[in-house]
Formats: sequence, C-alpha cells, structure tokens
Amino acid sequence: MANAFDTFTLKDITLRNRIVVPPMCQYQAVDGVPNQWHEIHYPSMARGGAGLVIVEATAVSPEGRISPGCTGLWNETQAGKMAGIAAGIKRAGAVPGIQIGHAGRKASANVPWQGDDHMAEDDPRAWQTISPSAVPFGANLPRVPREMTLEDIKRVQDDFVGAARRARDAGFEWLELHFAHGYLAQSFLSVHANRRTDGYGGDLAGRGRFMRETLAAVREVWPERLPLAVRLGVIEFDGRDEETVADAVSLTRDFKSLGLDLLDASLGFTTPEANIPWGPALVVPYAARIRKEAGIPVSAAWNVDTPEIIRDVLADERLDLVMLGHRHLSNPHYPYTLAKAYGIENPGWKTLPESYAHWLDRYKASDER
Ligand SMILES: Cc1cc2c(cc1C)N(C[C@H](O)[C@H](O)[C@H](O)COP(=O)(O)O)c1[nH]c(=O)[nH]c(=O)c1N2
Ligand SMILES: NC(=O)C1=CN(Cc2ccccc2)CCC1
Repeated sequence: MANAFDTFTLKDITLRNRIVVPPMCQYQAVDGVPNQWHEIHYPSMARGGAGLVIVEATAVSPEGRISPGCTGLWNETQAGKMAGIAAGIKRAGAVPGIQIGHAGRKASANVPWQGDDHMAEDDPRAWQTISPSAVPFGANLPRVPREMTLEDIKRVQDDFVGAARRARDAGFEWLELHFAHGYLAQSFLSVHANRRTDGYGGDLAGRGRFMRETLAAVREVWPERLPLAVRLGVIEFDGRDEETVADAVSLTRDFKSLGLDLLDASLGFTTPEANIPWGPALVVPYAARIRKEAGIPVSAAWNVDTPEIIRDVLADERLDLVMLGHRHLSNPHYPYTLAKAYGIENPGWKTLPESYAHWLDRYKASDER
C-alpha cells in the first residue's frame, strides 16, 4: 500500500518519492554531445520534485542514434558533459538516471517536427541502419536496414558495455537499457523484424538472446549496489498480444536471474500495423502481471497521468513507480501540483526548493484566497 510521496529503495539507492521523469528525447545534441539545453532541462525537472530523472535515450554508438539530434555516450567528450548533467540532477535532490540504447532500423531519422521520417538516402547527414534482418519498419521509416553479422552483434553489445561504464563513471546512479519502442533490442525480440535462422532468431530463446547477453554484459560493469532497469515493449497490440505478454513475463524472469532490478513496462512499436487502444494507464495491467508473475518491481508510463490514477496504481500495488512524461514537459513542477491535489500540508516544502517553498506555502495566489 504505497502512495506517490512514499520513498522507494532499490539496492543502495532511495528515491524521495515514487514519481519518475521517464526518458524523453530532446533532439538538441550535436554529434551526440549534450549542451546547455540538457544542462538546464534535466536539473529543472529534478528541481520540480521528482524522485528519479532519467536522461533521454542515449546512443551507444553513432549509428545507434534515432536522429542527428540525439545524445550519445560513445566517447569521453559526451561523458564529460553527461557528468555535469548527472551532478545537476543530484544537486536538485533527484536520483540521476540515464537510458542507453541503439535505434536499429529506426535510426537515421529526421526529428519529429521535421518529418519524423527516415532522412533521404542522399541526405549528407543520413547513415546506413542495421537490424537483425534486412526488414524495414515501413510507413515513415521505409529504409531497408543491413542485416547484422555476428561481429556486428558483438560490437554493439560491447558498445552497450562501454556506454554503461561511461554512465557509471559520469556519476549516474540508475541505468535503464532501452529494450522497447521498436529499436534494435526490441527488433531482435519481434517476429515482425527478426527473421534470423541462427542463434539470435527463431524461438523466444533465440529472439531474446541479444537482450539477455547484453543485460548480462552490462551487469558486469554496472555496480551491483546501483539499480539496473530495462524498458521492455511488453505488448504490441498487433493481434498476437497473448503470446507477446507471456513472452515478456518469461523474459523478465530470465532478466531477473541475470541481475535485473526493475522492469519498466512499455510498448513494442515494432510494426506500423499496430492498433494501440490509447487511453488511461493502458500499459498498467501488463506491468502489474509482470510484477506478480516475475516477482520484480515495475514501473510504467503512458497516461498514468492524473492524481486519481497515480493514487490507485500505487495503492493497489500494480506499479512501484509511476513515470510521468508529458506532464513534466508542460509542468516541471508537476510533483508540487500533485501534492496540492492530494491536499498535502505545505506542498511547496514537500516538493520544491526552499526559495520557492517558503513563498508558495505562505502566500496565497489570488484564486486561492
Ligand atoms: C518527446 C518525447 C520523447 C520521448 C518519449 C516521449 C516523448 C513525448 N518517450 C516515451 C516516454 O518516456 C513516455 O513513455 C511517454 O511519453 C508516455 O508517458 P506519458 O503518457 O507522457 O506520461 C521515450 N521513451 C523512451 O524510452 N526513451 C526516450 O528517449 C523517449 N523519448
Ligand atoms: N526514444 C524513444 O523511445 C521515443 C519514443 N517515442 C514513442 C512515442 C510514441 C507516441 C507518443 C509519445 C512517444 C517517440 C520519441 C522517441
């Protein structure tokens, strides 16, 4: 029986509350290097009161970026900037997290407000994408990826380890592997994207191998005392949901035996033919099933976004942490808004820095008198 403002301890890390800012691409980097945009963006959300702030999907290699504007953690210049961001989040009272990933066949794309589609083949910024098989996503991302060799697979897994090591040394205290949203790792798991006939394809054991091996390799370098999470696409809404969710439960059990500390349930997004029933807390039932059947803490995003929904999913232990994405884009101080909605005494002092809290709790706005 938890509530949004209870603390949450996982390994040696304690979050001040159950509110998480999930990773949200900003598309503001150049050559993968974070800049002043990120140095302001992330600490400002941490200052808003969230317990954990997870830095956006950060590519483990140049071709692993979704777009040319995505951050990377494949070199020391990027790592140096990320260290400042981790420190800024921590200084503001939240736990600094980061998500690392590889965009696979969804890479080499324009940023969302410039088309959200593959860059043209003759665009000088574009690059050749890679994937388990030479099968394109389709729709706005039609470019045919190159099928990965076993050497490619090993190199990308080593890149995940390198990025995890840099995240550790940069001072991040929570690491999430991006195994969702139709990117490379999810593509290995998906029958829509993976037609391989070697050990990395075929049955669930084969299609899950890339994820299992990558998780195990990262666990070796990510400190045992710090939480290691996976964001996994647990459902596609492609007509195969019974099997997909059952696979997700089974895979999560494997991940747990490999050292996973928390499963962040999300969507598969591996086929444009999906029929997603958008609506309140749409992923929560699947997260709750994994929590129960795999016996591991879970989080989820996707319209877990009203005081009532947040209260209910935590009270009846369907989720351990709630991920509030768009709420934090429109209001970095959303935890303050939530505390006020719950009628918590002195909501400012509960969620915000002293400079704000003192006045907000002592001096009423005209529409609050
Ligand atoms: C602009 C933007 C950018 C991203 C996202 C979303 C949006 C809106 N999302 C998905 C995000 O973490 C979250 O799951 C969704 O926003 C759904 O949660 P809300 O309903 O917004 O709380 C996302 N997810 C992820 O795993 N890594 C990422 O980098 C991003 N990037
Ligand atoms: N890096 C990621 O995982 C991203 C996920 N998104 C999924 C999404 C779909 C629909 C609505 C919001 C987000 C879009 C932006 C990048």
